Amino acid sequence: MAQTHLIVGAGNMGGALLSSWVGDSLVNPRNLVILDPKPGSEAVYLIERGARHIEDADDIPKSVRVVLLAIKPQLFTGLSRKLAAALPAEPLIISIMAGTATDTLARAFPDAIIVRAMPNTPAAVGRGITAYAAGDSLSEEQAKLCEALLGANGEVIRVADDRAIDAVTAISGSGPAYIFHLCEALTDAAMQVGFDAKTAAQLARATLTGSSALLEASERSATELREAVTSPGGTTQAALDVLMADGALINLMRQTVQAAFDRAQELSG
Ligand SMILES: NC(=O)C1=CN([C@@H]2O[C@H](COP(=O)(O)OP(=O)(O)OC[C@H]3O[C@@H](n4cnc5c(N)ncnc54)[C@H](OP(=O)(O)O)[C@@H]3O)[C@@H](O)[C@H]2O)C=CC1
Ligand SMILES: O=C(O)[C@@H]1CCC=N1
Repeated sequence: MAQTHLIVGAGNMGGALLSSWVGDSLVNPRNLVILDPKPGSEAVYLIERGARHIEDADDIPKSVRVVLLAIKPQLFTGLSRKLAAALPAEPLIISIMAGTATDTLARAFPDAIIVRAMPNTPAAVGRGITAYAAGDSLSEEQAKLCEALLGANGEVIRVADDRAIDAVTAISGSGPAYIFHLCEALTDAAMQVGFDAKTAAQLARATLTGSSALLEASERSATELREAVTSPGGTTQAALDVLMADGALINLMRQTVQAAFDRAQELSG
């Protein structure tokens, strides 16, 4: 069977994407080539089920049509020339590398159709959101293929351009880390009011996951759900008077997202 899909870098994100492709029967493991000297556990599972594992770009088969670039951006320059020489003509290249501009990718792969995409780690449990951007050369059929591959583990949206991808990176790409840090902060605060570490972590985690589930299940907005917790003159109001004083959290989140966006643009060069 022809090995048509190549993944370069099968770590956290690449592994999650691969698993969903196979899980959704979009790609048979026998059609997969995994280029990674030390692939992660999801990729190892697929290699055991027929995916081909290679450690060197020279071994890329000529049957490859779709390439997912999921290595760290810092590795790309060193690897790109070898990849370009090994890839067959006119591949469809989907890059999830943060801050690696379409222009950079197009210079490295002049005859390729380039798609930039930004997933996030909830993809690992089928709850990701991925944005992608591509130029006019992406055909309707190729766009459908991208949406199937990138939507296999959650929602998918198309955005206008590279700038929008950098902005998505700062919101949903890096965003899970902001939410996990909120969980760490709530755990810390629970310990401060007297709980042991285990109970504090359980209370914080259940609050985060329960609130997320409610947000998802409810038709009410986040604002309405917040208001439903808040009794006039009660405990929540006392807490929000701190969190919302002079837009405290809103300002901090704006600065947070701006820092991620600036870094994405800086990486783009
Ligand atoms: N993590 C996230 O939340 C998100 C990440 N991204 C992007 O995804 C990309 C990958 O990130 P992530 O999955 O977190 O990183 P990981 O480090 O988990 O995965 C990268 C993989 O590439 C492997 N690798 C290293 N050198 C090579 C090489 N020469 N050839 C092939 N593979 C190689 C690594 O192996 P080893 O471990 O041995 O170095 C690793 O398995 C990044 O560009 C990042 O910007 C995008 C959205 C979200
Ligand atoms: O931190 C990073 O650069 C990558 C991109 C989005 C999430 N992780």
